[in-house]
Amino acid sequence: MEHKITTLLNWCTINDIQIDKRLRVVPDVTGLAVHSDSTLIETSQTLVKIPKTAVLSVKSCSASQFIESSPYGLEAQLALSLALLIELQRGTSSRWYGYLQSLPETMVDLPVFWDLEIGGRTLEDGMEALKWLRGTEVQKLLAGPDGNPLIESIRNYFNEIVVPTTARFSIKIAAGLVQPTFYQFCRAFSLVSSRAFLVDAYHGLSMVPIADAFNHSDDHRVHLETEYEVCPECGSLQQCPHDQSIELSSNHFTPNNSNDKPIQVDDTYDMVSNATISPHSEVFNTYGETTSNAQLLARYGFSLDVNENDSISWDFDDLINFLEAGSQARDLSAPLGLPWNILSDSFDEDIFSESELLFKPSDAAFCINCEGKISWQLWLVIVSHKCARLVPANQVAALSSELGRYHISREKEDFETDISGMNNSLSQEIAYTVVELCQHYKVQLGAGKDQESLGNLLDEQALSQPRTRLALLQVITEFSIVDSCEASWQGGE
Ligand SMILES: C[S@@+](CC[C@H](N)C(=O)[O-])C[C@H]1O[C@@H](n2cnc3c(N)ncnc32)[C@H](O)[C@@H]1O
Repeated sequence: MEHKITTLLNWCTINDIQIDKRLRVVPDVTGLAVHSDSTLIETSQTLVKIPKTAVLSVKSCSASQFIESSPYGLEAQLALSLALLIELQRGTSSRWYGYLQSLPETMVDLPVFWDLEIGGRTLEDGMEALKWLRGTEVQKLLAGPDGNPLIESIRNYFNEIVVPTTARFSIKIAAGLVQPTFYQFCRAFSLVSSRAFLVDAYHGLSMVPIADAFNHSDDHRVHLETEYEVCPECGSLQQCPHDQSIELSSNHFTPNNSNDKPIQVDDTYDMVSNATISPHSEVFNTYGETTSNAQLLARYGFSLDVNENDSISWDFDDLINFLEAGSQARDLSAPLGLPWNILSDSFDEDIFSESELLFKPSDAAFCINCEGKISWQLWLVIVSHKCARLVPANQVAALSSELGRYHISREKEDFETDISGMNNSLSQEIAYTVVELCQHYKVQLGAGKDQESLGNLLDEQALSQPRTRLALLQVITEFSIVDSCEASWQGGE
């Protein structure tokens, strides 16, 4: 690894990547890591400067005219995997060779590949782990955006795009390029999944040398800074010939107030310290301030011991199906009486700001957070569904708001609250539905085992079963989230 790091650092010098002298790129169990030397590093220091010309993207790769780029999502990951694969296949002929030779040689161990007989890992462990992942948040992430298994989308892209594209590229540009195997494409995909960054409107998802050597922590000390709004046609940060055809966004170039000329801004991708970094410590980045263990496991192949971003989520249709299954539906076309966007827009969620049972999520709407609190949106769907069966559609929003205020007065143990009327019985029904939802979720988790048995199973797992351990840890986390939610709503209303 030492030799690989030296080759990488030499390549960085040639490509103008500036690494602060107080940082060390060192070997690590998963490949590389970044540590500080004997000096304390202050906050707001630019520690790594990567010119965008050093970034490997669909736009910058040697097969750019053969690959259709995509701005984000799975399509972008697949396209970048193909760009990376071609550069890997080119070996020393690739202009990124010095960087590529430092990447992990085997596939990053992602759950999407756990049932494939590739990579020399024990298939038995993978199959066992996938069994435990059934019903978990991780399993939801193993479906592509179209709902089909992610592995099928990867295989289809390999057969339909990768094979013909590499053949065309080989005929026209790089004669003798060996046709890649599916395993090689999966390795490229695993590298993209676990290392790529969204660089800007031109490069999109890209491999960013050195930025991808930092490991993740929720107590991270560096973050990335980039000028995203560049010309999507040519990547220029300054005025360019495309400006006439593309409406400029405010960030496209920064007008100089004094003489109206654009300010020259370095077009680099920077790693900047956001806190002081102690001497002789590992320097961590963040792979997202809100990234849960399920997302870390699905995308990067690891999870944290404790992760405050863990949550359980539902999509709207699944939630409605659950609610409808337990009711005599009057009108299946309007299960909430009113369209969801009208209901949620008219609801004042701030009334729950100090609630012990509800919270305001930053992303997924219908969810339970790691403290077992339910999102106000999840609560509102349940409430509106109940209300829609009791009052005409035009009264659903008002009754939902009334129940929100009633809920809060009960939480605050306001003695003037009527605890015998309709609001009270509705609140009890709502609490009961939340409890049922938790129980319903648990039925699909952990192959019918309870939390204690799962804990015992985890203790029995040998270190030779790393995937099963990761999967069991995920199941146990989800169990404890749902258990704590169930317990608080059982005694909550
Ligand atoms: C962007 S790379 C970071 C550099 C990495 N050590 C390497 O050179 O392969 C992301 C990979 O690093 C590993 N990783 C990052 N943070 C980690 C952490 N906190 N715990 C365990 N593995 C981690 C995982 O294998 C992940 O897929």
